[in-house]
Amino acid sequence: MSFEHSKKILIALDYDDQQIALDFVKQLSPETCRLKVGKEMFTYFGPTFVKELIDLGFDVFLDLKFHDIPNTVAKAVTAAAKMGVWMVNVHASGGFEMMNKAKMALEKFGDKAPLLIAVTVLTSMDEKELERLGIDKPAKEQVIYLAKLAQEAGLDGVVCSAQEAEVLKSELGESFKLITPGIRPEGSAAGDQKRIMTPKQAIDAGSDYLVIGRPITQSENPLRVLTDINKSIA
Ligand SMILES: O=C(O)c1cc(=O)[nH]c(=O)n1[C@@H]1O[C@H](COP(=O)(O)O)[C@@H](O)[C@H]1O
Repeated sequence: MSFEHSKKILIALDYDDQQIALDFVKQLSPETCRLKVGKEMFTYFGPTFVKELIDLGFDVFLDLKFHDIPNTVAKAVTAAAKMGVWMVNVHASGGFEMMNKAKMALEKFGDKAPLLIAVTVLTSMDEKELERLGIDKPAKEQVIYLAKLAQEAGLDGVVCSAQEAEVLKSELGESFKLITPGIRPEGSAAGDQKRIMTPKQAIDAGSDYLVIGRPITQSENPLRVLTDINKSIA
């Protein structure tokens, strides 16, 4: 049986308790999902926690969304590569030079370099929120604009919502990876996410990887939810 569809799920480990996170992770298999460590867990538990997950055999997406001057970001992604993560991200709005310098800094790691991904427009944002930032265009247009910039800068893909996946696949090509949070199985609470889709809709639209947190981690039976999601996209 192929597990390739399962490895499309990146579980967002957003916990404030390392032991609870590890107890959950130990019920999982690196064959059936990948893991994402973001700002909360990294700030509490740091590289030691990330390395522990890697030692358990998991591919880890280090989601720290770097956004700083080019030199600082290049050094930060270098540190991520040394940690051995599978994927790391930066904000596309940090600019072309920042993204390009970060990509170049990873070249020395050869085939061990993590995938470098740019966040376009956060999935928690809608047009109203963009307008408040002074961006007077539909979210989809802004996502396409930033994704093209990320591709030009040599990045491996972008974080976007699944609502933009179809147009990005057709404009930027099959190999440019689309990582989509804002995934909500039918009937689950949207919370702070605005541009959402179900797991199946997201895969059908062309998402390469689905980032899913609370619908799994805050459910009464996380393993059951994960299995159901995997079945729905198999
Ligand atoms: O880069 C990300 O992973 C990310 C980008 C984005 O635009 N939206 C977004 O929700 N995320 C992350 O994806 C996860 C989504 O979690 P849930 O909303 O709980 O499924 C969180 O850990 C977010 O930090």
